[in-house]
Amino acid sequence: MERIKIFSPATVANVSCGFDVLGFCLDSVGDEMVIRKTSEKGIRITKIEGSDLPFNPEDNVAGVSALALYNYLKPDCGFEIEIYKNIKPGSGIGSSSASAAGSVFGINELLGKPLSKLQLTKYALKGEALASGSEHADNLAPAIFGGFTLVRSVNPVDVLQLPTPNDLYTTLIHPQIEIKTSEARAILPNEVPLSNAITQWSNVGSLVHALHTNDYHLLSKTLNDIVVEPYRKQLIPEFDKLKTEVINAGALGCGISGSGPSIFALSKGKAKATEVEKVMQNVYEKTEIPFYTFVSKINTEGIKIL
Ligand SMILES: Nc1ncnc2c1ncn2[C@@H]1O[C@H](COP(=O)(O)OP(=O)(O)OP(=O)(O)O)[C@@H](O)[C@H]1O
Ligand SMILES: N[C@@H](CCO)C(=O)O
Repeated sequence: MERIKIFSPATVANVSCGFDVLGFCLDSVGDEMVIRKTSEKGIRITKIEGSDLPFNPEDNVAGVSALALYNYLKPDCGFEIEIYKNIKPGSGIGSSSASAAGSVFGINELLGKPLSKLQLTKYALKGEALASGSEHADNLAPAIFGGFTLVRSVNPVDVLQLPTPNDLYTTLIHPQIEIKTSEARAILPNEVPLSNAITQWSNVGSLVHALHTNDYHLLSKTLNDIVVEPYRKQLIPEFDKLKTEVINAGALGCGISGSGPSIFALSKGKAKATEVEKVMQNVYEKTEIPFYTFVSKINTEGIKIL
């Protein structure tokens, strides 16, 4: 194979209680990328549509992860990367991860798949670190593996794939303001009171159990974040109002998607997720802030070859 075209999905990181470890993959929004083998060695980004991102591979997360993989595999060819961005950078649904994961996935396919998904996550992390200033794989893992994932460790990289209940849908609202992950991380405290840590890890464990047992009632009790959300919600207009109304409308839970400003809700069934979308729209229509919303099934495949 000389050329590959892929869909690299948007993802929701943290899933409320699982800061830096939990994530899930969306199926209705994502970037497309085309990657070609070249006789000239090295990595080049030759086209970017939909965003004003840098072409220099060392300044673009797609290039940084591709270079990390390239320097490890030392193939006898080079690669050209085209990026068609549909996920706005800084929107909180894994824009940087889609690029970082997409480039390593595509190159690996063109080379006959020498590396496993776990190994690819390791090289994609190098790109993600450029965007956020830290190595966390909670957007990368669901983009690469699909479904719900838990990152047990980043050094060495270890990812667990969790089951996805059949009838689970997510609703997303993206208020069109930009929050850089690096800035949303800088406002977090370095220490967590023990009582909060206990509540948080009990929710993470219970959430994993709820996914394994298809227990929607338990899932709804676990979608809480008392460690990070209290700090970050101040950056997101109308967060408390929207969350209260979404929960009152019957969503299983609602929280900040990744580092925001997007807000996600999980619901049982598409009809409920669509009802929740209307509630989100009603809250934001009363503000001056432009926004868009969408409903998505959980994508259990991850990155797809087109
Ligand atoms: N290919 C790329 N795609 C997206 N962002 C990129 C890319 N290359 C470099 N960047 C930079 O990364 C930053 C965006 O990453 P950031 O992690 O802040 O947003 P995000 O990926 O949308 O958010 P989140 O990780 O919370 O879902 C911007 O500064 C952007 O310029
Ligand atoms: N876990 C990361 C996801 C955003 O990249 C954060 O919340 O900062």
